[in-house]
Amino acid sequence: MADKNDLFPEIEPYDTGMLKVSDLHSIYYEESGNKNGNPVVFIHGGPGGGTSPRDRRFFDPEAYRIILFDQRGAGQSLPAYELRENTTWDLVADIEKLREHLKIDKWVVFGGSWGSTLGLAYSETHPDKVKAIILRGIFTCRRRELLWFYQDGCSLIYPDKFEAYRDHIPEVERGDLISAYYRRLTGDDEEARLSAAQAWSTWEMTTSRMFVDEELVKKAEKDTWCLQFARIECHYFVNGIFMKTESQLLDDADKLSNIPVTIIQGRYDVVCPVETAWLLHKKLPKADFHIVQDAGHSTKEEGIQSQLIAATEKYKKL
Ligand SMILES: CNCC(=O)c1nnc(C(C)(C)C)o1
Repeated sequence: MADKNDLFPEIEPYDTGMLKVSDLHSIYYEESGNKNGNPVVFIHGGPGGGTSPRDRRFFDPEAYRIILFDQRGAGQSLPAYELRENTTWDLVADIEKLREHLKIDKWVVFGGSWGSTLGLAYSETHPDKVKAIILRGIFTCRRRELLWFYQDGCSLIYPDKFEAYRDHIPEVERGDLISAYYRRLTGDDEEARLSAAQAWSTWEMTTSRMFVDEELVKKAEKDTWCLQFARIECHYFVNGIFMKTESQLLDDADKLSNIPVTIIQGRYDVVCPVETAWLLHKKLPKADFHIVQDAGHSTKEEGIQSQLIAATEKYKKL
């Protein structure tokens, strides 16, 4: 086992593929670790953030059959940043298609930020397919959560960084920044789309760690990545992530009451503040709940990384 707070060594997939999930979309997936191990599905953030090789390293490769996939329009999935036929419930159905394609009966679900959102939506829809759930940086996309980060709240903690995000939008449109960005991210002007995507993504990448991580910020300058991240995030948010009510994921959390759950949350997570993790914990009192006192949002925070690995070690023999 790796030291408590060290990632497992770098590994390469033993299998990769593209799974056709609709007339329009094919999703990239990969398997690494132990072919006969305990299956775990890694659900990436954003939405639109895609997976990275580092994501394989939260899991003991001798114990786990590690499955990563890029959600519709994200990462290596095609077509890139496509918004048609792209809803939370399409992604939930895709996870089931992938499970069946890989001939897996039940698996551990692991997700952070939007990955916690989609992990909750999937597990609440298919609780019988879930062995255990590991969630980090809890995000249920209630209006209050979206307004905090994209309109007025986090701006009080990062007024210096918020300025560039806000000032990308003309003053007359600043009353609803998410909608203003959405108009630009889905408009016909390619330059306007890209510059809006860079401004949106830079705001999020700059605030994801307690100390600014220049590697994350550089990600926001990558054309395809920032278009995937910003367009898909904004598309989901303007549509209330396609929920019936804004508190649906918290309201339905009791469907998970018989599943082992670990909740890991940074005290100084300014992207997805602690309140939502606290509300989820109140709905799932049997869940292991860890507030990491010296961490922000990112899995790159040492305390978050350490708790995530402790959780995967805890569930590896299920
Ligand atoms: C509101 N979105 C937060 C989120 O899901 C997220 N933040 N960073 C990421 C990446 C690690 C995928 C860049 O995802």
